[in-house]
Amino acid sequence: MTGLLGPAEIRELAARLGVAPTKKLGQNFVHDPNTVRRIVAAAELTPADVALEVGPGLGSLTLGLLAAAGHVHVVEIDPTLAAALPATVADRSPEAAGRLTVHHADALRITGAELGQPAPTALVANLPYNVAVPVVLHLLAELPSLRTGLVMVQKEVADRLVAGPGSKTYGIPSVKLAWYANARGAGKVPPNVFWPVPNVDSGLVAFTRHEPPRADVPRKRVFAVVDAAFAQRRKTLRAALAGWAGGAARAETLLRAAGVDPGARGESLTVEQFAAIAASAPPAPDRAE
Ligand SMILES: C[S@@+](CC[C@H](N)C(=O)[O-])C[C@H]1O[C@@H](n2cnc3c(N)ncnc32)[C@H](O)[C@@H]1O
Repeated sequence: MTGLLGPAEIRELAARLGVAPTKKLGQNFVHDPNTVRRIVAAAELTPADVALEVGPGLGSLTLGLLAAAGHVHVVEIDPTLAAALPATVADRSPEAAGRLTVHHADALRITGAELGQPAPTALVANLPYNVAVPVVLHLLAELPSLRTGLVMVQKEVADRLVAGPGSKTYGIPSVKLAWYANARGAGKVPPNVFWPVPNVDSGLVAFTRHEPPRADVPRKRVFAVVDAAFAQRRKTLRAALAGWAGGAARAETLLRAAGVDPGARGESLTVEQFAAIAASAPPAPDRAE
């Protein structure tokens, strides 16, 4: 993997472009080639893969991805960074320039049609931390072609994404990601690999898509149950789902029909159990779908 950007190159590139990293856009750039190699290795890409990178920034990870995947799509919201990337790649990895597609867009809104062909198979990204979870969930919903992922997020968020039922960190992100994929932690990353240095540790999360646990219940209906159950985390499901079900008695009936203890809490339920609860209730116009 040649042409990767080190600390001097990152600063020089930023200075030349007049880029002052902003917190608002989660701009912490990786200036450590070993971390880029580690992320690319953990992503297990082959030349048959089409990588999707959200937030390429100055291009640190993009250059590593181009060395491993057949094609790379990047989605960058910052117009200066999006405009500068093709020249960086042409300069440092000229043979890869034709395998890169740059989209100046918001990853929270981009559609599969906008990304176009070739369809992405692997999400590999050092995500903007303030929108990391919604970006992952949006892309999994929007892009059925996405089979695998390796994302760097705030360590605390990584722990939540991979948590299982019964764990203190298990919550909405854990259940929703489990709807789409099997996720596992893939290691911790220290703050000093970034410029500017963030005040949190980072973590890597790897995931592999699976079939949804239930084909007969719409995802949105399951996610509405999950949101309601965790909105009042300390309450029993009977109480927490009262608003969703149209009363505590009705919630109790639906929970029993789903084979779930009404006295349990959301934090102990698997994604399959949330789906069973959603399946026990017919869609109602007054219920958020
Ligand atoms: C943590 S930096 C990662 C930069 C680069 N990949 C690296 O590792 O050095 C996050 C990047 O995401 C971009 N970004 C922030 N919000 C975004 C959004 N909603 N859609 C697309 N890109 C976004 C930022 O401008 C920034 O370039």
